[in-house]
Amino acid sequence: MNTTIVSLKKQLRKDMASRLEKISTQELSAQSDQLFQKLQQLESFKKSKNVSVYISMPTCEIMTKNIILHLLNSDKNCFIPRCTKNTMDMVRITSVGDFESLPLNRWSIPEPPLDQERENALDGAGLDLILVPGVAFDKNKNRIGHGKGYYDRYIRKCKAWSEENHKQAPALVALALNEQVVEVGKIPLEETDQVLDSVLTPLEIF
Ligand SMILES: Nc1nc2c(c(=O)[nH]1)N(C=O)[C@@H](CNc1ccc(C(=O)N[C@@H](CCC(=O)O)C(=O)O)cc1)CN2
Ligand SMILES: Nc1ncnc2c1ncn2[C@@H]1O[C@H](COP(=O)(O)OP(=O)(O)OP(=O)(O)O)[C@@H](O)[C@H]1O
Repeated sequence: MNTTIVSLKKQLRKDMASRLEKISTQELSAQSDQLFQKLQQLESFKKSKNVSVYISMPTCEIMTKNIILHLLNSDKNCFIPRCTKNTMDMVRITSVGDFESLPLNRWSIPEPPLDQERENALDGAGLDLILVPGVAFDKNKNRIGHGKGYYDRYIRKCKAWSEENHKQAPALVALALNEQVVEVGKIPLEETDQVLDSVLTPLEIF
């Protein structure tokens, strides 16, 4: 493991946390509404059937509640993360009641318990679109997350699955607050970091 990159990543997460904690709930909510409008105009969203979306943490991410409610009330299928210590899967939620009754995991994110029987996206038709969370993003579509490597590993798994099943790999669209976009070069990169297809912010798409 490259210790320099690891400590640079740690520092960037710290810098971002202090930048993001200054954003008010009202501002978070306004940016999330704007982004939801943009998302609905995106071709990869319009044509998607099986969509993976994260359930947002309260203070530092684009809020996804409206996206999730929209998916649950449409003919699209909604899949959310379920984590073990080192791996993540995307499992289906089927209704607003189901979504609202999910217990909180150790990061206080709603998540289905591991012993609950759930449709796993990769046991079925796969995913068309993954809405990716993160801490910071750049114009080259690089991403840094919270440091567990869950999305990097899951995206690799999806790419392998798609090849084996002769399907197109899911579109990788990150959802970012305006304040989460940093200059190219600021995000320390490792071999295992997966490049996104698109980054969606309330102000721009790149
Ligand atoms: N909303 C949301 N859900 C998600 C993710 C995410 O980034 N956002 N994940 C994406 O992988 C997975 C969970 N991964 C997580 C990994 C670490 C921490 C976390 O808070 N870790 C440290 C703080 C790290 C930091 O400074 O950023 C902690 O435990 O205190 C939270 C979620 C699946 N679900
Ligand atoms: N495909 C992989 N196989 C093995 N290790 C990996 C893989 N992808 C990432 N890792 C390792 O996981 C650790 C955390 O990765 P990284 O710092 O990129 O997480 P992150 O993208 O910020 O987190 P997350 O995806 O959970 O939001 C790193 O040590 C990285 O080398």
